[in-house]
Amino acid sequence: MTKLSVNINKIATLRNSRGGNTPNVVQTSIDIQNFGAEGITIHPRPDERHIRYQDAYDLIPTIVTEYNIEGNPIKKFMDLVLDVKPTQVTLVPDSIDAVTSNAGWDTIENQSFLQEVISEFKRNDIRTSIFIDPDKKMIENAVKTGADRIELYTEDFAVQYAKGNKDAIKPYIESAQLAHDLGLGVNAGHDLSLDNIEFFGHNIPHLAEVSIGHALISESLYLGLENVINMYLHKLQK
Ligand SMILES: CC(=O)[C@@H](O)[C@H](O)COP(=O)(O)O
Ligand SMILES: NCC(=O)COP(=O)(O)O
Repeated sequence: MTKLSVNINKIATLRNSRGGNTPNVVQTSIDIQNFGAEGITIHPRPDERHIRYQDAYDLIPTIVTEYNIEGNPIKKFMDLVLDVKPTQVTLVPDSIDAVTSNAGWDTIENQSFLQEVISEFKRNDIRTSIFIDPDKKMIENAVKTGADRIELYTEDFAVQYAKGNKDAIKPYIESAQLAHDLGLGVNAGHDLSLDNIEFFGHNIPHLAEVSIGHALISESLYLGLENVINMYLHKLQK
């Protein structure tokens, strides 16, 4: 069974847009797990535009499932993760000003750097995953970094699938199988949604976990709107 880890960055985006504490990130994390999600993902960025470093600490006592922290392993991020000790750290090669993640690691060029940071996390009993494109060479070299898992970067699949190109799943199937054969666990994420998750999940072998945020929170707004509008109308009835 593939685990669903919900990325709550967008809850923090909404909170930060007004100051204050609505919606409450900690309470949302508790509720998301009560509703059945099997993990909470956060991706703090250096500018703290959504999840703040303090949120990573505040969430610790609320997470009874799996805690996944994603980000570029700059010193500030490494110190945070080593202090919080989540279930899993997912390393993502984000540039400092990236709007969102837009590439996987080059596991050849960054091999010794990744080996170094991964061994530090593993010494601290934190499972490690690296964000990666569905590319045979990158996966073969991912093994040499010592990572426990890869996270397949699924944006290209999502874009192509939306255009009707179902063949776009092929490199992901091959990559997942290769990673498994080489002893790596397989996660996936980025732009997965209610539209594409069934097809993706049914086709990808050995898929341990998906992390989903942007679409899932957007869909929750849409699917909740009718209910909430009716609740307001009810309360306004004289
Ligand atoms: C690695 C990945 O694909 C997600 O973590 C994504 O980058 C979420 O980050 P944002 O919420 O900042 O877009
Ligand atoms: N690792 C991917 C993630 O956490 C969420 O990505 P998205 O669903 O916000 O694109």
